[in-house]
Amino acid sequence: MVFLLNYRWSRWSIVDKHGATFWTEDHGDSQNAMSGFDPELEIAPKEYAMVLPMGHRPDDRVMADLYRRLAAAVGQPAAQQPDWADRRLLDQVVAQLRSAPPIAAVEETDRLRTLLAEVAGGTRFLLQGGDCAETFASNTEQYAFAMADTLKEMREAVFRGAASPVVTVGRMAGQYAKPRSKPVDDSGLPAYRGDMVNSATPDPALRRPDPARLRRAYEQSAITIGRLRKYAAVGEGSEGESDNDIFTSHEALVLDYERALTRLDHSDPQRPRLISTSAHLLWVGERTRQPDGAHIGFASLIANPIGLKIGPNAKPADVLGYVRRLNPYDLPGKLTVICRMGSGMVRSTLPAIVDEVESAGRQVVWACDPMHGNTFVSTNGYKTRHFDDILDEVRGFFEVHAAQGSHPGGLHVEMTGEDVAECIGGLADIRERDFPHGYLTACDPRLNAQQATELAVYAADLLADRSNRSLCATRGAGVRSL
Ligand SMILES: O=C[C@H](O)[C@H](O)COP(=O)(O)O
Ligand SMILES: C=C(OP(=O)(O)O)C(=O)O
Repeated sequence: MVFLLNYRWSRWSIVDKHGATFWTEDHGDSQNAMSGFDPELEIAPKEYAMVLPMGHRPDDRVMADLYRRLAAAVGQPAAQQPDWADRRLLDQVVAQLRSAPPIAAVEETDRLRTLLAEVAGGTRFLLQGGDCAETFASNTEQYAFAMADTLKEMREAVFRGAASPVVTVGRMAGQYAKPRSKPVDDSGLPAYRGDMVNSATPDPALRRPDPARLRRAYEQSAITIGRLRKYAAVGEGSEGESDNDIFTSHEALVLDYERALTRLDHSDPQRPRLISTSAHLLWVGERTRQPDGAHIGFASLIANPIGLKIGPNAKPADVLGYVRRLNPYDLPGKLTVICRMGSGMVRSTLPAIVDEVESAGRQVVWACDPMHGNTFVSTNGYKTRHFDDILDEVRGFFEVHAAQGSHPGGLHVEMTGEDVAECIGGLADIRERDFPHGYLTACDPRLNAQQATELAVYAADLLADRSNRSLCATRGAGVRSL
């Protein structure tokens, strides 16, 4: 077996089974380097190029197995993929992304999993939030810092209100692709699928999926994570030096992009592993979690913390199946199950799911997404959500976990640091009449900065209440539900 490896972003190395290494200057044409090789030897296709530190000799069989499994996973049927018109350009862009520097550093990704393990263990709370769909146009430092400030206010609300440390994860630095319910919009144009794929502008040419946007999404994400690192470096918080850290996450939707940014991490030569460098945490959405589909297959192979969205139709046994598949070794912090049932369904659908997973002794982070099950169209034609429904779903989520004795681990919300009017209600009393001037989202309605903070205060009260009650319970009061 011969492996084709990518070294330092610009050179290929080819290592044969005897450990001989050949180099080429031109990473676009690996044939140059192969003249000294035994033609009988199998050459791993170029598309499996991975990053290896110089001098490390991988175990052939383990590497080959990882490559094979990655290819097999993404080769499964994949829902919600763009129909790229220009395949040649796609190949070019993907080749560039394969040798691009990581957006999320492996050490940061591992650190996030450690923090999420504390969430799974009940000693930390997860706040995951950001845009429904990031856009290239709104990607300014001011915008990123406003989001970071709001996430920080939420974090401090939880810390103050419930004395709970928080791990903060932005839907940021990569949330550029959207699954859609219908392939066409109301005007008959191909649906907008996020800036990574096409343009929100209602123009047939601009709605055509354009592979060059993959590269732009990568570049914009790299810029955003730089801003988040800058924010963390200058900000001060109440919980210690890492207070302002914001990890990144997005839906692992467009597999051409995700696969290209997946690398082999061989820092522990005994345990090489595939890891996504597109974000610290990737989640699989409600529309793409087909058990035999490419997204679940891909997510089951990478070492990153994974999120899994589940809606009201998810069956308890199926959820346990996902848990086993996505976290086979039951590593705490590896899997976050993000429940988006809707306020009317959370109390009836979630208990059996939580029971199934907890009874099996599996460790997951339970998070509540109170947005996606509560969407409706306002009388003046905007997709919206009512803040009262959002609060009610969060309350229902806490009630279910109180009854089950499990930890309500966190919140996952679509939000912005701006003063928009997209969701109805809250203390500012946003109404439908505010939409014509305040509705700015590229896709789904977000909480504005004030609503997001109100929600965090509300959740902190529920968390504090729960902690007080469980304290009573351990003292013999026996209180288990809210
Ligand atoms: O944010 C999530 C989805 O992309 C969104 O809810 C789908 O919206 P649609 O039903 O308008 O396609
Ligand atoms: C599409 C999303 O959610 P879901 O998969 O839960 O519908 C989302 O969070 O952007």
